[in-house]
Amino acid sequence: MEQVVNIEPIAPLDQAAIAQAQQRQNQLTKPQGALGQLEALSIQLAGIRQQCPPTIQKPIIIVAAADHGVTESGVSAYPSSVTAQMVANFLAGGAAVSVLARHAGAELLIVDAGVQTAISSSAPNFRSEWLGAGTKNLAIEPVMSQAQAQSALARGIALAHELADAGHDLIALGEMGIGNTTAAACLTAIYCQQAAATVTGHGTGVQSEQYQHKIAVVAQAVARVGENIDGLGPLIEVGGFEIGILAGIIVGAAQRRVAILLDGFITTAAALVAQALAPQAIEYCIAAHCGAEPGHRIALQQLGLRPLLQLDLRLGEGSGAALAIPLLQAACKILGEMATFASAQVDTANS
Ligand SMILES: O=C(O)c1ccc[n+]([C@@H]2O[C@H](COP(=O)([O-])O)[C@@H](O)[C@H]2O)c1
Ligand SMILES: Cc1cc2nc[nH]c2cc1C
Repeated sequence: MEQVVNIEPIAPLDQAAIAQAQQRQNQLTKPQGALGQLEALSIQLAGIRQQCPPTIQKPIIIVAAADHGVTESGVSAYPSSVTAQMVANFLAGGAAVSVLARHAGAELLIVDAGVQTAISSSAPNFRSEWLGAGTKNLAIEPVMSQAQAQSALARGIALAHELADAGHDLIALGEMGIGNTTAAACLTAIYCQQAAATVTGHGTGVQSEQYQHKIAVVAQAVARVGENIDGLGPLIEVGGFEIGILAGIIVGAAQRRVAILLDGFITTAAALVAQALAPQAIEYCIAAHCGAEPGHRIALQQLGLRPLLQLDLRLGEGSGAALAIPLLQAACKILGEMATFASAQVDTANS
């Protein structure tokens, strides 16, 4: 597959800021390493933002929504009409992520990447990046054209650049799309070379025979894709419009040194797509949590990311990412505000 989207280079994390953050962590009034993952997180954020101590002052959560043709194969516990209905709920402020975004003090932007009937809204936090009336059925055929996949990626990159230019220092990712755990399972099976049964979960709640059927659909799609795993191949074959836009946002944010906070299984699958296109983008990613879908843990391993939270979430929407925003801010504040052994006159470790 010819590589079509022009991907600007991504700089490595800033080593000077990382060294400074590491050194400061070691001087803070605590036994070395005692703040666990928060220490590594603050150091990563320093490297991302080229700043020691780093700050997260203008976080934004993006929820990309789209429909999936595979729902006609009976792989979800809910009808695809719920995708558009939940977008209305996000815009009205009543969804879980709406509450959690307010709790975290984060902006919330809802993006229509390809809901069956295009969303029409003049809400300031709504944005249409509509790529089509849902994807085709991945059980049968490639779900989108190459042009749609390129457009998804390019729109995501452009959106991330725009948000970086507007001063956002953290982009948290969320999604909404009935059927998208099937797409995410296919992508995870492909990129992580795992059996369908290993990476396919219950999604919104499919059980017993319907769950076995979902596994068979994933296995069939992965077999159909075969070796077409370069570049945009997997996205074209099984991806979703929202997954393509999310992959683009990851690449675009990394290009602008904006931290990326992944949410659940689907946003993590989008990171697998981004990794295949621009591996360095993953250095800019933080995994908010590891949820209940079995493929989520496997995709995180492939990305080399250690999740911050383990709450058995399986909602999506960016809910887990929203919950982790205050943790990121806490990690930054610890680095910036804690006293050092010298400043607080506390004795250091016995040598
Ligand atoms: O983020 C997750 O890990 C996650 C796990 C299970 C379900 N979801 C959400 O549920 C929807 C997809 O589930 P399904 O069963 O329709 O494939 C979609 O809107 C996701 O946001 C999300
Ligand atoms: C109600 C509902 C809310 C959701 N939020 C994300 N995925 C969802 C799926 C359903 C079914």
